[in-house]
Amino acid sequence: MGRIIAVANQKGGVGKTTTAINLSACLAEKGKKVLTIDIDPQGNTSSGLGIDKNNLENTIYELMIGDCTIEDCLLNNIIDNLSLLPSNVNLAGAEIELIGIEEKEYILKKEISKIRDNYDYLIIDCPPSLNTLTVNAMTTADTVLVPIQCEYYALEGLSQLIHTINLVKQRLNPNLEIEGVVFTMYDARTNLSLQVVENVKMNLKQTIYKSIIPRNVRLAEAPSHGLPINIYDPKSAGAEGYRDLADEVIERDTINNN
Ligand SMILES: Nc1ncnc2c1ncn2[C@@H]1O[C@H](COP(=O)(O)OP(=O)(O)OP(=O)(O)O)[C@@H](O)[C@H]1O
Ligand SMILES: [Mg+2]
Repeated sequence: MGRIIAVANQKGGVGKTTTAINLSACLAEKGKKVLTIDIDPQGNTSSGLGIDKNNLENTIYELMIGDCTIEDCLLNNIIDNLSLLPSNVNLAGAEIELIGIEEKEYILKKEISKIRDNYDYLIIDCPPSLNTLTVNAMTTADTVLVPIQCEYYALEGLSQLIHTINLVKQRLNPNLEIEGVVFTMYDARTNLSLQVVENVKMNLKQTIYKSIIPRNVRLAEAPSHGLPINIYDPKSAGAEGYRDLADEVIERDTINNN
């Protein structure tokens, strides 16, 4: 049964989408069957993977409001081993449309359970808020991976995120765990990045990934070419960072399963 990881942090611009795209692509490169799920109305994961998101007949929005089946909106093998459940701005309306719908927190979970066995990893990119969409992702997921940007306000809002994860665990998904924290946009030239890492390590009991994602301009460029970093610039520091992270995710799985 595929493992489902939600990439979440309600703080904007911390590297959720960059992590969802490139962790997915690096897992796929290592031969794992991956489904990337874009549950953010910004649709950045979809466009970052080269999808013309505004010309899709069916997206995760149509799926969630019951207008299409999961097969209708799945984009299979857009890259070797990597499939996508795309999103676009239509999803912004879902929050309102789902009001009053029974078990609205479980809509994604019910759909994903139909196809979960077809993949090794399912990676969900969450929007920068703690709304119904993020709750759907957390209800579906086994674990939450929290990207933390190496900047001064890194810890701000983190306790709220952990509180939300705990609430979902208590009320909706008793199996939910925090996968861990991954540092993004690390700049080895500044003391600040190092301080942030030390500070988070001191203040957070959660698992922290050894792989640290460097600040790397190639990571910022890749989405405009619709490519993940391991294809756009396979030898870049960013590609190395996400390959290491993929290795660590796989390694932890192996340990946990034994
Ligand atoms: N390691 C990195 N090095 C350089 N630029 C990066 C890196 N990670 C992300 N970026 C850039 O920083 C910006 C924010 O990253 P990203 O879109 O992944 O964050 P996000 O958390 O998904 O944002 P949002 O909250 O809006 O969904 C983007 O322009 C991205 O290209
Ligand atoms: Mg994003």
